[in-house]
Amino acid sequence: MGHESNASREQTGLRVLVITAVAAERDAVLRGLRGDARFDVVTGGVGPAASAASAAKALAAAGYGLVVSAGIGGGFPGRAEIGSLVVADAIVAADLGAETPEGFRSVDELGFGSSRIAVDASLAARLTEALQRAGLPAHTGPVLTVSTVTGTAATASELAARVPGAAAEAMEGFGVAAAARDRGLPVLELRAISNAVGPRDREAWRIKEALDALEAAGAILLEVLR
Ligand SMILES: O=C(O)c1cccc(C(=O)CC[C@H]2O[C@@H](n3cnc4c(=O)[nH]cnc43)[C@H](O)[C@@H]2O)c1
Repeated sequence: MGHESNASREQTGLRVLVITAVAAERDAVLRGLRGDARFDVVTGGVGPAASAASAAKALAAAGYGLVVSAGIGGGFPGRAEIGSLVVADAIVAADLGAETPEGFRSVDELGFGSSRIAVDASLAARLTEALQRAGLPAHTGPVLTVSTVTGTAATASELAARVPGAAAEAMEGFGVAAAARDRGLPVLELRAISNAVGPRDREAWRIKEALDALEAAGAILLEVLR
């Protein structure tokens, strides 16, 4: 787990923990945040389990007022285009459940818990508006957490039907959000869209464009939390 900290941090302001999956995402967010001492940006690994463990470890080590899951993600066609940003209005573990002869059943339907974690709605709305005011293409909607990257149009349609309004898909949000919920902390998820959710096409991925968008969004997050 990579960990950026600042010895001269002011202890009085809101401290924010940002968890990304990989170092390239962390570096993009850090560039946007311009070394602001209130933020710790940590790489927590790929997937919900790694990100939950990393977030829990970081939250146990220091006091934070807000947790943010940030990185690149897939955009649902018609909802979030490549290069745009998605601010989650809900974080949904979209494949947490059981396959049955009648179709997928979520943990909620099975009575084993909830596959949805609420974000800080007011902050998510403020961030979305600020991104849009800054001229960045920004959307809001549920961001799905999956353990397997979607690779077919059929799965993309199934997920979009399972979670109405689904805007983006990634692999860490629910893990980070579960760790934040455990501590009673508010959470946000921010995704910069590198690819469309659907048939696998590595040639169509635009990682650099997404990382640039993530950096720009980091600067706006800084403004919103000022
Ligand atoms: O080899 C592939 O086809 C492939 C396709 C998508 C993603 C990967 C990764 O190993 C990166 C996963 C990483 O990036 C986030 N991410 C970005 N786009 C998506 C997506 O469409 N669905 C799910 N996750 C995505 C994710 O949060 C991970 O951190 C390989």
